[in-house]
Amino acid sequence: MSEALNRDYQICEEIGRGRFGTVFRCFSRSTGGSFAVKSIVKSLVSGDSLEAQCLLTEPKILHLLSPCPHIIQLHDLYEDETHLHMVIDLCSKQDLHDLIITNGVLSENEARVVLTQLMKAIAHCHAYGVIHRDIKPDNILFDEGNAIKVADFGSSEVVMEGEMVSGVVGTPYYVAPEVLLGRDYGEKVDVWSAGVVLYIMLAGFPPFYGETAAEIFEAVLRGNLRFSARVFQSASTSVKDLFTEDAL
Ligand SMILES: Nc1ncnc2c1ncn2[C@@H]1O[C@H](COP(=O)(O)OP(=O)(O)OP(=O)(O)O)[C@@H](O)[C@H]1O
Repeated sequence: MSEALNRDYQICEEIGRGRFGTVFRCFSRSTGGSFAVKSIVKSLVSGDSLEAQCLLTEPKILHLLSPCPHIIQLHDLYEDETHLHMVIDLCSKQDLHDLIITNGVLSENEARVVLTQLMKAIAHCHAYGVIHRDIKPDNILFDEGNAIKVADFGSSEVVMEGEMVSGVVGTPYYVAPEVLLGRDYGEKVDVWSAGVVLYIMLAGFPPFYGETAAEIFEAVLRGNLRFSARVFQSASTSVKDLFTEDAL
């Protein structure tokens, strides 16, 4: 562990592991506040790979965004020879994906609370020219008060107002059709992904399904949205309208 990190924070138990590092609970020696520290092993990320770029992108973007109650905040960043340590908001171990797996689908009211907070987070990013590009339940964490915190800005891009970007980035179920078509695209791709998240919260399965990535992409491009009676019979007209162009 970095000396500076140990000077400023007391590192406690491990709370999770990702591909490139470990997340620990920690508390500030000066304020006593609790945080999470994500310690990334630099050697696990090869030189100029896409992953290395993602690692550098995340702290850069978090630094750029002003605090928002629904976006994970970077409080401190430390680097030593072997690790990059990001001190971030402490959340519960269970993300939205885990929550749906464990507890089943959300009620329309519960989904509305999550979606409202998610849209506030996305609007905040867009106001700073940040396109998240990987909005999905696994990247939606909860703080101790059960408010959501959008995490994982490794795939994000910063743009000037109205500027478009390119590149197939994201996760198959959630990716917008314009990304798959290889066109230039803008911030609206995050709104598409938020719509997919809403559908999954209510249905428990994705709106565009396939066994392979290629099949999922075909389903996304077809854009054939079904509201099975079993799942959506008690859904309000307004939530169904949110998914369809007719509501625009
Ligand atoms: N801010 C946080 N507060 C509490 N727990 C966290 C926090 N961030 C991550 N975790 C926990 O640590 C685990 C690893 O997180 P990390 O961000 O390193 O990897 P990941 O995004 O889950 O996976 P990968 O990087 O391999 O795709 C998560 O699954 C979660 O359980």
